[in-house]
Amino acid sequence: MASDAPAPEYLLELKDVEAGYGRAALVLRGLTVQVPPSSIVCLVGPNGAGKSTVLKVASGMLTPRSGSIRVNGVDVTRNGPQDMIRSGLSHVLQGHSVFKEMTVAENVGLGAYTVRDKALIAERTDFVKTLFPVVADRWTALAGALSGGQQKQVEFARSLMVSPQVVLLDEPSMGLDPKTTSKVFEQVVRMRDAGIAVLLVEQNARRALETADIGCVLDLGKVHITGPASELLADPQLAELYLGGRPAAVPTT
Ligand SMILES: Nc1ncnc2c1ncn2[C@@H]1O[C@H](COP(=O)(O)OP(=O)(O)OP(=O)(O)O)[C@@H](O)[C@H]1O
Repeated sequence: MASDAPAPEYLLELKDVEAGYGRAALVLRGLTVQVPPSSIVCLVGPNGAGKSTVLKVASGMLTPRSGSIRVNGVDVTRNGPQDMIRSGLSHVLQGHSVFKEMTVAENVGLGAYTVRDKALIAERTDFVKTLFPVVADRWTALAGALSGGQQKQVEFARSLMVSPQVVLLDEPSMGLDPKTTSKVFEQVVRMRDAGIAVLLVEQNARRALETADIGCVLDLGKVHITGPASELLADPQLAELYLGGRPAAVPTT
């Protein structure tokens, strides 16, 4: 489609979204989150604020009761999970989801089960092997033989096989030690630098904001504050309320 229209400002935009589970009270109460191209946007906030629910709505697992979802300017509000993938979204769920009895290659290949074009699958395979060297190095190994951080990279690689524009990452540091968490966040930055926007949910708010470009503080199903992640990190009141204390002094050397 040839068009002179300017590219949309946001790759993913959830606007005034209300959503909840069954007949229970609303979890998201008029939430707006915007993900610009080539950015990492991080959602932080207390337990139960609705962070994972935002990702479920964005990936089509939960249909919003009102509000809209746009991907690259196209309204996809009522899309189910398969159509959301076709729209350009990929979701890496919370916890560990590799199949341990299968090889790394088989796990990554599963991400392409909706892709019919063999040349495209080969191209994507090369892409993820370059982006995540551990995936290339351990290609024929059983996924269960990899460390937790390496398995997370296999999950990232699998999510990129559908050529998403935006990846939704739910708590990628869960269960990982601080050193491994740093390595996983390095991979998130690599995804961003490869042109894939990231919407990240994290309990480890400070660490996530150190990685992200934009932070959104969620509470009671609404975004209360949004802005450059570095500014949120430097805000003493925010640090006290949501980041477990005042910012640590930054070493001068
Ligand atoms: N499948 C579900 N069915 C019913 N209620 C749910 C379901 N999943 C989540 N909830 C409820 O929705 C609210 C928000 O949950 P959500 O997991 O989105 O919060 P969160 O901010 O990601 O929390 P956490 O940081 O603890 O993971 C909670 O009250 C939770 O109990």
